[in-house]
Amino acid sequence: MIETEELRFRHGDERVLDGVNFTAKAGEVTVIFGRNGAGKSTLLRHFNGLLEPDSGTVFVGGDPVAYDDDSLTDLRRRVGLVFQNPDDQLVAPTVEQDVAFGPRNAGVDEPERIDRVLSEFDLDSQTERLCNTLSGGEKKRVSLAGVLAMEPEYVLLDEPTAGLDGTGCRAIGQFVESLTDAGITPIIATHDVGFGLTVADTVTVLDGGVIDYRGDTLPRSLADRYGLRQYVFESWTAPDGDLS
Ligand SMILES: Nc1ncnc2c1ncn2[C@@H]1O[C@H](COP(=O)(O)OP(=O)(O)OP(=O)(O)O)[C@@H](O)[C@H]1O
Repeated sequence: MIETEELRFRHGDERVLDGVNFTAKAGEVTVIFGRNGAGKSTLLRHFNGLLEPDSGTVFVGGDPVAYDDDSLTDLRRRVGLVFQNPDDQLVAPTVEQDVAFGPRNAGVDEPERIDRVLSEFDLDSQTERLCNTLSGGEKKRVSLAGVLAMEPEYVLLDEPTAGLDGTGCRAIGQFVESLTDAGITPIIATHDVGFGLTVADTVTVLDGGVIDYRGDTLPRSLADRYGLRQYVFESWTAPDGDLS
């Protein structure tokens, strides 16, 4: 379980999190919705210690997060964060080096683990590719593989469907399912109501610096009130039939 108690955090003068009480149960898919700038990424970054609260506490597996170097190294092995933009995540020149980077840094020498993860993400034939030559969707697969190579207990996904086509979005849905099947707990920040409600066991909404809503789904009236993207172009409907 990942929880926060009265979590408060400012970026400069801006109070972004203002007493967040959040819970993500182990084994469940928890989705965090919220409008642009609501603080979803800021909240996720507290779960693996990338940010330290101004006040309040983050608990992982029941224990309060500690911020000394050893504790943070251990925390980041247990809690993997997949950034919205893969370019913020990829650190090594080639695909294989990137996927192996985290485990090597953590002193894990298990080439078979890297081979297995590369194969799971269908990257076996791309191992020598330079990351900066990959498409956005391919970069996303490499960044997911790099996080999974750490064998985490929790995976935090920040806007995982951003920039992906329909096939890519469906693949992310399957990926989320595969995480729970493997006993890994996903926590997802997204604007994408269709995706979020499809994968969520628990839905939360971050608004006004607090968790303003929690439930097993999100009524449309609330999605609308929270300004979530699904309903912006509601008058548009796809034409039926063959237009060729
Ligand atoms: N490093 C930073 N320095 C200063 N302000 C920041 C920083 N990161 C985020 N902010 C500000 O904090 C607020 C919350 O940002 P955050 O990225 O957490 O929101 P979000 O809900 O993830 O937004 P989006 O949906 O647009 O990605 C925003 O007003 C943003 O401008």
